[in-house]
Amino acid sequence: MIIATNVNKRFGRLQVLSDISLTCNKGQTIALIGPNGSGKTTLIKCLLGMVIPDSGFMTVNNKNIARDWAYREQIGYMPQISRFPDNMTIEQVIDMVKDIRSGSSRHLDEELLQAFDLPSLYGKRMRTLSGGTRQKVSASLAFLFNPDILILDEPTAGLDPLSSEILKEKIQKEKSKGKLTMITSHVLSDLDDLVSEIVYLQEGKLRFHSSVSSLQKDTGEEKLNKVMARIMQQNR
Ligand SMILES: Nc1ncnc2c1ncn2[C@@H]1O[C@H](COP(=O)(O)OP(=O)(O)OP(=O)(O)O)[C@@H](O)[C@H]1O
Repeated sequence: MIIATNVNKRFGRLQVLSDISLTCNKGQTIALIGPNGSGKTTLIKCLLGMVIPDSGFMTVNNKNIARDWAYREQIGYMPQISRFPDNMTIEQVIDMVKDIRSGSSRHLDEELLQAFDLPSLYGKRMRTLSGGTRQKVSASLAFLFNPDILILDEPTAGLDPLSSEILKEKIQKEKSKGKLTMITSHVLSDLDDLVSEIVYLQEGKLRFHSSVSSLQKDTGEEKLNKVMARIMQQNR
């Protein structure tokens, strides 16, 4: 579904992605993890066409994304920090995005909007919202067009425990429909019971891509933070 082949990216003298090759398939929920500055967001932005690799290429459903912008219709993206026009209300922002995507044949999925009870806040202006409410708007927009691929950059950051659970349940539900989800998070406990694969980046290099079950077996640990701690110790 998503294949990256020998992707390289440099910002000035800094090599941010080094020869990344990766295959992500339908029905997988993949955690993209690694230390701050390891290149996770840059890799996501390459996939979205927001950053152009210096070399290498990426395909989505067998099409090279460098030559086909239409593929982006298949992706729902929740950025790490979302920016909305300050003076617009939640309802205006949602209507605006619906308008922009009005040519799309995809049916609208308003389940998350409803689960977060956003319609009761529709009249509020974006600049007046709390950080968590902005995250809820951003998450609801990512799922709104029923995309085949979800890319969620730190989705639970700033969400209260109940909202975080609502979002996780939604991710699970979409996974069971065969969607591909990529999630970055530094809070590994948020990823327990959610992700099936781990992609670990360090200093722009892909250190490993493994299933959670094989990592659990190799380390003898159940919880992801313990699994990762073991791996870090072994590689010191
Ligand atoms: N547009 C840019 N121009 C210059 N340097 C950049 C740019 N975008 C990212 N970088 C640098 O690339 C490196 C990787 O950044 P990136 O945001 O991909 O890391 P990350 O793994 O997502 O980090 P975090 O966990 O902190 O979110 C960092 O050193 C960052 O400063």
